[in-house]
Amino acid sequence: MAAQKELSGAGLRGQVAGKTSLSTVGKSGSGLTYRGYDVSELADKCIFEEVAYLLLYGNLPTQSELDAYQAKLKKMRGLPQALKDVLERIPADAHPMDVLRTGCSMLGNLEMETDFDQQNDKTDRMLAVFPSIINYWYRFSHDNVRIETETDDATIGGHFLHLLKGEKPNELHERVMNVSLILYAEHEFNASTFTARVCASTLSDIHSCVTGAIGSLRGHLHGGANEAAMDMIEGFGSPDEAEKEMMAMLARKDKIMGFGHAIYSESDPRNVVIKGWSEKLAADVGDEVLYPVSVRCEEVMWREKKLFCNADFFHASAYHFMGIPTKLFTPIFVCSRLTGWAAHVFEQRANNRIIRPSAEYTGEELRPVPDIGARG
Ligand SMILES: CC(=O)SCCNC(=O)CCNC(=O)[C@H](O)C(C)(C)COP(=O)(O)OP(=O)(O)OC[C@H]1O[C@@H](n2cnc3c(N)ncnc32)[C@H](O)[C@@H]1OP(=O)(O)O
Ligand SMILES: O=C([O-])CC(=O)C(=O)O
Repeated sequence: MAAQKELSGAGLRGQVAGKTSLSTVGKSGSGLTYRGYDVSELADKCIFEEVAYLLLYGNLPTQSELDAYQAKLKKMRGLPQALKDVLERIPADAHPMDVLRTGCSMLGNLEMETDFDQQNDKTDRMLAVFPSIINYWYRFSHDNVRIETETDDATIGGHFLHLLKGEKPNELHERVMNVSLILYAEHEFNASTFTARVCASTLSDIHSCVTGAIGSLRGHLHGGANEAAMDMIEGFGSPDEAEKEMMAMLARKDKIMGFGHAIYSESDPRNVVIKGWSEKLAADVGDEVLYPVSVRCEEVMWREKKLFCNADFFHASAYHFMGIPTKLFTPIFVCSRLTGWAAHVFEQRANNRIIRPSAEYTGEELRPVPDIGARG
């Protein structure tokens, strides 16, 4: 049985801030479940669209429901011209998370949610079009091409890689994308999901909830850790060098990206899954540095600090082996976590009270406002 992490203090740690039937995180036993299903089993047996359907519609789809869902999503991959125009104006050195944030917000202007009855269709549209948004901008600003975003790829993961590279991905890469999107899909009251729920609690529209959540996911302490981990490990030329540098970072009390977790105490159940795929990809590309370096980092952090890899750490090498540019790592997380965010928005709306906690005041006692000449 996994030990529960002691939860107290700052960062609202340990406060129950609401109810959810969507997932359990760090509960004794199975670690991470989506609507009662273990995430490792979902990653083993499903494609991402099945998990998206589970989160957004409440149950795993039958074969005919899945076929219909995939067909629906495929038809929604096209970008409106006004959105393409906006994407073409964003510079190549913009942060891709800012591009997605703007893309989502612009979509909300063009295809506004005017009634909560539309929430599933609006979410499906975002699910289908986010890979188009990020890759249209990336290919236009970096390669100077205007890509056609309406591919016939069966899965969102395949569609993403197809747009990025201009050719259909191989089976291994499409499978890893499915696994990755499943692992990242949902995680209870993490910072970005909580952002979405706070926004939803004001009865705002779904695009506003998701736009805010993208902003929260961007930070290095949350989703941005996969990119930060990549920047770190690619600087290490060998496992021994990695060990030496990690020891120096620990001595300086640096935060090491891709390690530790606010809720899990012993391990992140997503790590073993993505690590296994990273190892397969390393063998596939003949890597003899990055994967062994990553393993040594894991060993050092556990030995020295009892800190374990979270979901982000081995995602870095896995994505890298598939030829994905580092700056697109966190946007892929968005393409997945959108399902969790939206499912939480639906749940909040179904039983809403505006989220408005209290603060402990630590400022000045009541005092008079001095005249302007008497200040300073
Ligand atoms: C998908 C995701 O979003 S997973 C999270 C991705 N984020 C990262 O990988 C960033 C690196 N990790 C961290 O910053 C943290 O572990 C977080 C943000 C994930 C969790 O933060 P917290 O819940 O505040 O951490 P926690 O209370 O477990 O920290 C305990 C101690 O370990 C240290 N610690 C935790 N993580 C790390 C780390 N990655 N590197 C070095 N030290 C760490 C803390 O500084 C703290 O030390 P202290 O007691 O001397 O102050
Ligand atoms: O739960 C958290 O705090 C962060 C995390 O792992 C996630 O959002 O996937």
